[in-house]
Amino acid sequence: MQLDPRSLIAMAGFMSAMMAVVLLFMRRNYPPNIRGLDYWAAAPVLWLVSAVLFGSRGELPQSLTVVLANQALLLGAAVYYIGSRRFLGHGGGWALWGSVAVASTLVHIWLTYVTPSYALRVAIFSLLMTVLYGAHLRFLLRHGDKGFPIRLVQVVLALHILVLLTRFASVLVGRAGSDIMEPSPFQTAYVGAYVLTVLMLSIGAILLATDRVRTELEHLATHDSLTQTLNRRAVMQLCQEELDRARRYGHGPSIMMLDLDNFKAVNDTHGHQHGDAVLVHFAACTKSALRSEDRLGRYGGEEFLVLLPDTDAPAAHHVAQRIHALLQAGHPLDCQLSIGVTSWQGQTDTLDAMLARADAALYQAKKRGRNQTCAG
Ligand SMILES: Nc1nc2c(ncn2[C@@H]2O[C@H](COP(=O)(O)OP(=O)(O)OP(=O)(O)O)[C@@H](O)[C@H]2O)c(=O)[nH]1
Repeated sequence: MQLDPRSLIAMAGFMSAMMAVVLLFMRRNYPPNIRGLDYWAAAPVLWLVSAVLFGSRGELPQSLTVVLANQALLLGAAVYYIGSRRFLGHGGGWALWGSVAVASTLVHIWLTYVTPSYALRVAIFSLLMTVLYGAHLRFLLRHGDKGFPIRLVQVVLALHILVLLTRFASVLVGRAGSDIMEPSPFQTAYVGAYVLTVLMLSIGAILLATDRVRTELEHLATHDSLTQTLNRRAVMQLCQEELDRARRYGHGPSIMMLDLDNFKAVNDTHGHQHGDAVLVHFAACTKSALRSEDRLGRYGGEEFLVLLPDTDAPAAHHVAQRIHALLQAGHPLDCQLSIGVTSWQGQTDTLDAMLARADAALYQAKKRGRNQTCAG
């Protein structure tokens, strides 16, 4: 099969249309907090317009098939970049790329009607797209994570920058050709790379959004929505995994059960909303008293569980004292709490046994007058 530029441009149009449908569907159905999807969906729509206009060269006026076609392509890339910025929680981007698009339109009008030059048009357009993709790549390298979808988009952008620079170099050595529709191997390779880029950038956007939804669902399934601590199932699972590890390596964790004192009175006196705010404050304070590998989970109501991996009894007691102190710092939402703490007792110890000891120690702390820690 002979892949001439016109067939490849038709293919780019077809792929853009397919990708636009998928991304528009995602934009409609994904949670609105997945930002950037509307821009990512608009990009293939613009690329579709661009492909239709490029493909109509010879049948429609040059204002459409050259000037507008190139601008739609450039604008699609700019809109895609703004989508990435929104997705990663950044604003801006419009002023710069709006001016670039306007400048590029004027240059294209000039080089099409006033002093026609295909080579100069190719050179300027390649440079503008290089700058645009370069800014996008730099942004993703600075602000993106190391996950596969971000890496994919980065690689696609980097490869396309190479293609654009090669195209720019071809102008310098006088081998730009005289029209994009020339069935030369070079034009075919350029348009082919463009088709792949359109496809892979859209796939990148789909993977990024899907991965974000998966992460958010995972968070919802494992965290308490009020305090953003782990929920009971998640913290229990981590405790069990820690005990399995302890059996293998011989170093065990400590577990603390924390219960806010007289919390019913807090609710009854100041209202349920104030009670909620106290719980949120308590969770934030407690987290700040813990190391990054420690885990805080809501065991139920106003009762919480802390897992302290590889921690002996004196160290656990020290952490408990730090929590008591942090919650007596004079903040309006400060509260008092009782803590039952227990440490791993060796190979035969189980999670159920540890929880029972922590619970009994907590009961002791309540019985002895609250606002203190007891060990079990
Ligand atoms: N505001 C708020 N209150 C909650 C939440 N979950 C549980 N509670 C309240 O926590 C209170 C717990 O009361 P109790 O079990 O009697 O314990 P207490 O008043 O803290 O007394 P001691 O534990 O003996 O010190 C109840 O009034 C629950 O309604 C919540 O998510 N938000």
